[in-house]
Amino acid sequence: MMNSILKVTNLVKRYNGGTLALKDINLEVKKGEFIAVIGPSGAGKSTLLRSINRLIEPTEGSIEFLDQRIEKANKSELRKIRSKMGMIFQHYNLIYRSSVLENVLHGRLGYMGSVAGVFNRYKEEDKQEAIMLLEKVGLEAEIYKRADELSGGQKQRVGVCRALAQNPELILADEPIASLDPKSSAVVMDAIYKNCKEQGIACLVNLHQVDVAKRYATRIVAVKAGTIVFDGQASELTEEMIEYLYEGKEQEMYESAN
Ligand SMILES: Nc1ncnc2c1ncn2[C@@H]1O[C@H](COP(=O)(O)OP(=O)(O)OP(=O)(O)O)[C@@H](O)[C@H]1O
Repeated sequence: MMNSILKVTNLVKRYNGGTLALKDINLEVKKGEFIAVIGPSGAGKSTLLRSINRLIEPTEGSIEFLDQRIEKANKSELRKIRSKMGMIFQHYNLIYRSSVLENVLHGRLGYMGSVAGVFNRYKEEDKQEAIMLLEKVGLEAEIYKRADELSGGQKQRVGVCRALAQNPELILADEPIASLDPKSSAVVMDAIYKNCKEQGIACLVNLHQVDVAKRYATRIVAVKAGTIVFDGQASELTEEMIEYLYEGKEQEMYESAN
């Protein structure tokens, strides 16, 4: 695993109803790589991302992360592993009655003892770090607001800061801009990209829009019907491949679906 932080081997996911969502996925991610995962609706992008941190239980295959086997981890091992893996969700998953700052500090929970965690006894340096992250994404005026007072784009910037507060090696972003207008989408993608690059964090980001994927990612992984059909440089992604990928679902390429 030279330089590699994540190695997914022969990953298969079969849902209880019988749907074979992932067929035989092999994927290696190097430190600091920014990878867009594209593909039509139902291709298996979310299933892939969520299998990596076991929000979804993989059916077969192995997932190595920083030399640990995720698929074999018990609860406490998994908690430790997840502390190094930030997640950004389409619907933000914030705690809406809590403040923006508290939401970001939740990213630190994986590093705290359970008693300190229950009573929200965050260290002063964690607070300063969280405030710095919020300032960096332009939310300095929102720090003490309740999360439900924010716009969608602002909520997602809080989601980005929460993931960064974890000090992760890898960020999994599952359609982070699918609910946002183009302007907010650009702000959120810039925030994810810039911080990942600066801190050497690898990122796997699911995106519907091919143009956005090409703009940010150097490496693109394209998924169709549970299989990786392309894995290469953005510049190598041909029009033919894009056409094949979205066959019959062409309208999805540009719209923010869902
Ligand atoms: N909880 C579930 N139970 C059963 N089948 C599921 C479940 N979640 C997803 N699937 C099925 O697995 C396949 C892959 O779904 P997945 O959500 O991973 O695709 P996706 O590429 O992320 O799609 P989208 O872009 O629409 O989010 C689809 O056929 C979907 O219907």
